[in-house]
Amino acid sequence: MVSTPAPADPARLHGADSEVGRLQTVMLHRPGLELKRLTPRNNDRLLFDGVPWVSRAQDEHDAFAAALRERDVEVLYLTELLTETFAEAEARHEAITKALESLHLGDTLRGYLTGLLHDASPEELTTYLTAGIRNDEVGGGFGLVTSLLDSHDFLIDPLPNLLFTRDSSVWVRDHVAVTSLAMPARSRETHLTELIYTRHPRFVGTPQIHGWHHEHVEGGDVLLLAPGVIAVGVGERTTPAGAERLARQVFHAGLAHTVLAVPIAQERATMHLDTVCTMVDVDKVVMYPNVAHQLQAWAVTLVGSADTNDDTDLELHVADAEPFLVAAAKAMQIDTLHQIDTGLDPVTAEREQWDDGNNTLALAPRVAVAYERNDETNDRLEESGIEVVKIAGSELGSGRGGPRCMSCPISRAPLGS
Ligand SMILES: NC(=[NH2+])NCCC[C@H](N)C(=O)O
Repeated sequence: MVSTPAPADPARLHGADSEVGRLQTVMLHRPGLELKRLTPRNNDRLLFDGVPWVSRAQDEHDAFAAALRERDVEVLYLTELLTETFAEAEARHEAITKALESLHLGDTLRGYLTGLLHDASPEELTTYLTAGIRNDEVGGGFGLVTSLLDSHDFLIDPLPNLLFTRDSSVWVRDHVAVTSLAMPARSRETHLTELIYTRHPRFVGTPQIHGWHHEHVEGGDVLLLAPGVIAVGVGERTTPAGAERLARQVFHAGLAHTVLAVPIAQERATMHLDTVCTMVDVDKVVMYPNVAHQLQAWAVTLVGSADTNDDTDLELHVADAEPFLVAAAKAMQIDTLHQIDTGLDPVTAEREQWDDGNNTLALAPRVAVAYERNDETNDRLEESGIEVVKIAGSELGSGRGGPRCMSCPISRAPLGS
């Protein structure tokens, strides 16, 4: 049964102006059938470092959601929002057209799949679009393409990285930025988040910035350091041009006064800024010690007025690079942005960074969710006065993401005005 979407509630305010204001509403994705698509042949392409035990991953994820609910966080599930969005015929049509645009289908198969998806219920459509469809699963559309493709080839790719809801959208104050994902295995995710934010009754009318048609920016690279100050990692995923576009868009919409572009190594282990640095208090970050002293930042600010027709008309000022913590403190107008010194030896630090020890999700200032396995990082956080809410992640972690990656904060109590 499709639950009838709640009517739009104009009084319900969404948005976040920091990483640490009390978390009120979050979007998660409970891992499902799409993870069962991972095999040793496709896991690299689909950006997983192994083949997870799906039912255990679901248990771990349910415990994560329960830990959030226990602290009064409203948990929304991406697939439920999507199914509710599909109550509307136009939304279904848009999603189906986009999913079948791929040039590897051919007209015969595309025609068949169009019919199949249009006949599907909203729940089934959600499953098709998230878990994908394999060549051996279709009972029609036979022709040259189905005959020549391997039976295991996907006609619609599964989206196992939906688990990492952080990356496909980011709230900046009351606006939502639909991002533009860099890896082909993930690009379709943002079609779904865009649809939710555009058409789900809960979000209709939410002002949007960026979008999948823009230069690459991934949510894991975006840190709301303080109201008006945004750090953007630039590396394997977010491009320099993506950081510039985001700066233009947030300045144009009056959402920030400074964007710090922070180069990070273009490697799998540090694919996003939040794999090496997350905030645990209004003036404290936990940072991977092996890079902490090397991170630099270029502060981007607006010259003149934001009152132009288009963000492309804005003039930007780019300051000389400075150490990240120095540039951040200046922009945040605080004396010091403290780095919690995990003081780990480089090997332990490298192991715990790989297992997302630095990827914490703040529930409020000084309260953060972390994977339990990173004993030493967690001990240091606790010694520094941070309450660590520990969750299991042996299976969830095989996609290389921790509590921050697995959550998209939709509402946090504001820190600024
Ligand atoms: N915000 C994050 N660090 N997300 C982690 C994403 C992991 C995912 N497997 C990818 O490679 O894209």
